[in-house]
Amino acid sequence: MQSLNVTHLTNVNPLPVYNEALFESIVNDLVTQGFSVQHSALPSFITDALLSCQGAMADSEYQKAGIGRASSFQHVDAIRTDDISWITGSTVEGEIWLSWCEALKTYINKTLFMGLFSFESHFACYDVGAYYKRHVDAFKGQSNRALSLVAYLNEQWLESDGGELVLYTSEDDATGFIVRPEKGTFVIFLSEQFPHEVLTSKRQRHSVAGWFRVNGSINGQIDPPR
Ligand SMILES: O=C(O)CCC(=O)C(=O)O
Ligand SMILES: [Fe+2]
Repeated sequence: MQSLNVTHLTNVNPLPVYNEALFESIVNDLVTQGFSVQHSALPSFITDALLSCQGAMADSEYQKAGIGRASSFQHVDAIRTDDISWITGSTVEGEIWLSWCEALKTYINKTLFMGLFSFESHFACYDVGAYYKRHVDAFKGQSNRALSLVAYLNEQWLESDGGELVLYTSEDDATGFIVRPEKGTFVIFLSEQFPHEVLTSKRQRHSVAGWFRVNGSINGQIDPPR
């Protein structure tokens, strides 16, 4: 089979090459359970693009992650201790990722009428000992984040490496679904409905987290962060 030449994929939005069966499976899961865990399912050209982008990044391109948006932003080590770097699409690889997410957004809007308007995402690095305590990505009526997406980039992640995502199905759920952050695995869930946490990582852990947002334009300010 001819290999995919990434140069052909630049400046193409939405990306024409995507696996509709995968999008369909995500949508079916969202309809039936509000979340989708896809093991080893991220198309390899996306995983490779993200890995090459992440591998080329200097430590200085990461910043300490915080909680809250805009004026309420703060660093709280008791809650999360990962480092992040926002993906702007300024590299070919970043653009490939954003194009794939744009195609997924279009598919979800076409099938579920969610009115997703924009997408934002960042690389995250959890150093040894890092975690992100139980939280929701959006509080009802206070955020325009509608759908969360997390994709993992770690080869051969062992149970002893810790760092699992635990996705709880409700406020009362204390057990949750455990997801190992293995390369190619990704998770999508309704941002307001699923509390989740990242257990303490015992190995450096790389991922990309992203959010599909509905249009929160207000007072002539186009879709401000909230
Ligand atoms: O990396 C993960 O598994 C989840 C990260 C997360 O919950 C977040 O960044 O909001
Ligand atoms: Fe989260």
